[in-house]
Amino acid sequence: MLKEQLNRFDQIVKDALAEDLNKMDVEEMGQVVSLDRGIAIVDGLKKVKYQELIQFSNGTKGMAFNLDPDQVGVLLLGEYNQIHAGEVVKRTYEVADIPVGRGFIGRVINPLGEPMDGKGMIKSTDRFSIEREAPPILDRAPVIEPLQTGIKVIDAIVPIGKGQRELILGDRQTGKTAIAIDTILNQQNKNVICIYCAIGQQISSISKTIDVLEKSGAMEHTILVIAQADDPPGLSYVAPYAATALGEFFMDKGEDVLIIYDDLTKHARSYRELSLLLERPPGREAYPGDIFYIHSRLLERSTHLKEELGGGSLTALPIIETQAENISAYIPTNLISITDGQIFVSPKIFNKGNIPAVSIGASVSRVGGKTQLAAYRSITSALKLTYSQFEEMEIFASFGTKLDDETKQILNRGERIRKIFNQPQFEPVNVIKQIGVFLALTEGLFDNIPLDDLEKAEKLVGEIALEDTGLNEIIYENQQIDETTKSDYLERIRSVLKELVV
Ligand SMILES: Nc1ncnc2c1ncn2[C@@H]1O[C@H](COP(=O)(O)OP(=O)(O)OP(=O)(O)O)[C@@H](O)[C@H]1O
Repeated sequence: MLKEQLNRFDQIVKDALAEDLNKMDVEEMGQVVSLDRGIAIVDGLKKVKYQELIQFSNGTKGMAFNLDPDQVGVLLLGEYNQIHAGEVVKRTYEVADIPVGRGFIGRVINPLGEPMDGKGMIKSTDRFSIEREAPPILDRAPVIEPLQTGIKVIDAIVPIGKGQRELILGDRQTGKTAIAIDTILNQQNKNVICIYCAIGQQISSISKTIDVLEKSGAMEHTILVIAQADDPPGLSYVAPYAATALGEFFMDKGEDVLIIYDDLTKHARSYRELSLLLERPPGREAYPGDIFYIHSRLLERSTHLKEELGGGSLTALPIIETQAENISAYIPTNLISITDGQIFVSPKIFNKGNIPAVSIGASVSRVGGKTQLAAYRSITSALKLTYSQFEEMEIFASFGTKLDDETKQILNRGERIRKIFNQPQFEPVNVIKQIGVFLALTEGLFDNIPLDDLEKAEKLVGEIALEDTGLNEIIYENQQIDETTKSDYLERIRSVLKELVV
């Protein structure tokens, strides 16, 4: 009897103590058990939540990432040289988030939203969790509005629409970043906010990009979110999610946003590094089993919202690097299956001097011609057909076969298309000029112009297209080009090109 009473008393005291401890938030303190590159294993944070921020004594923050029954694996999101085993850490009860606001436009920040450009504090209006749910299917509108890249071969053959996810993939140094930067340059005065998310890049290449954007004035509509190569892998891992949250702030306000992830190969590698450090089981190419999920949940957040929800859009251009053009490796196949198409840049084409080195046969837009202006759409099919016939016949012609007139004609036209697809870096071309030039090309007006004079002819035709009010009106109103406007326009070009024709 006495024993029973003592036990009950013991329990009451224990419960009261536990309640007091709860009130004192004792469980919010933990202790670092061990530290590895970018990961801290912490003991004692029993009630910590997934992705909650943890505060270390040197001010560095970490994100609870691996919730084991006894210990927590924390991703370090800052300087970790002064963190050591035994030190006490604190829960913050806040989930990892990023400050958002209009003040971020024109600024360079890290994935935590801290300025990196020395231009002072950034005024934020809200905070968005870095991981947000993708908009449900019923909130989405079809992708039908074009997002002009200003790169002729892309706008003509693989057009991109607002809200689309188009992968840019290719080997090293084949002009992948150049395509993304030119697309940003082409958004000037088009009310599209651009976010360039650099993941694991060397500071020298990031500073080159900043320089180009500043000199061209494109910084006025651009935000750079950067995680450098020597930053902890945790920062590289969160960078694209943070950049997307920033983009969603503008999309939710009904604005159009373009986001570039440069590149997701490095993102996957940093996730693999973290997972191996956390002793998660490795799968194919040593990537953890959920590698597909980290990219699909990121890219699902890009969309075109319904008119009732503001009609904003988030267009994503993720970049990945292939090795020896192997697009069937693990990460490329994953991303190809997640995105709405791909632009494949080939080193073989690059080395022949045909830059942008877009491989037309291996590039596709699964959204299709819906995203192209009606005037452009009517020209594209003829352009694509001639070009693919040309590529096939070029192989036969290289064997020295005797060619009939029709084949010669296709080869002649194809060479001109290829030449016009070439385009210098940092010089995006206005869509009216593009349509004007391709219309003349498909109508055979460039057929008798020597290849060396083609650049001059293209310039002349582009200027005429820009001045043609009839053509401009049709393009702005997204209509098909009618026969009268077309013949008037072509007549004007014929007379201008007369002196160049041989
Ligand atoms: N349209 C172009 N005209 C001329 N040069 C170009 C063009 N596009 C890219 N280049 C040049 O090709 C080189 C590689 O370009 P870029 O850095 O964009 O390639 P990348 O595939 O992103 O490289 P990395 O694999 O290092 O990320 C650069 O020197 C760039 O100046």
